[in-house]
Amino acid sequence: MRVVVVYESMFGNTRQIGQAIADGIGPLHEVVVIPVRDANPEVISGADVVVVGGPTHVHGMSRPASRTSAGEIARKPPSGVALEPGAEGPGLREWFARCGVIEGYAAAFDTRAHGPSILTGRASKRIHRLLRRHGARQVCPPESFFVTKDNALAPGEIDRARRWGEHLSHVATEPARTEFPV
Ligand SMILES: Cc1cc2nc3c(=O)[nH]c(=O)nc-3n(C[C@H](O)[C@H](O)[C@H](O)COP(=O)(O)O)c2cc1C
Repeated sequence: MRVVVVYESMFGNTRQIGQAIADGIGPLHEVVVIPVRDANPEVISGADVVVVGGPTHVHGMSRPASRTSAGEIARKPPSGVALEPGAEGPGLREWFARCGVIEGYAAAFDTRAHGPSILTGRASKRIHRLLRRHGARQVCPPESFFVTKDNALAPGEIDRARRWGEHLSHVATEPARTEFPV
């Protein structure tokens, strides 16, 4: 099975979660982890599963203005966070606008503050819908991974992401898959 994990990340947390998911999917499969800025349409072409994740900004997916705000936060000392390469460039919204049909299966994840999603919002809900709109069939419901108020990963989230990756690798290889409306 060929799996492509596409992530957007300002401060590195979503990148780390994407990598942990890939580790969980495991060595029996071919897994590529790629930042959204490098994820041209050829990268996902022919993938059996595309896993897409990004940070929750202003209750949903990032926008240019929210990425600018994140850049300002990072540059204001002592921020404690460093910007990922290309962080302020195009994000997942812009990627979806040019990625065309996604032929294989897909799963969505996000990072966000801990708490009920009715209060925090969650980018994965929208990512999930966009994946479906682009033709992908979902292998499981969208998942959130949590950061602290200082924008660090909450304890245990790397392990949880690895286990979610393991789960993905099992459900994606099962013959019967279901739709997961959100
Ligand atoms: C401009 C901005 C807006 C944010 N808005 C939300 C929000 O509405 N809900 C939430 O749970 N987290 C919010 N956050 C926290 C982000 O979800 C958190 O920074 C992100 O998950 C970290 O991932 P990253 O390191 O990959 O960028 C916001 C962060 C920034 C910078």
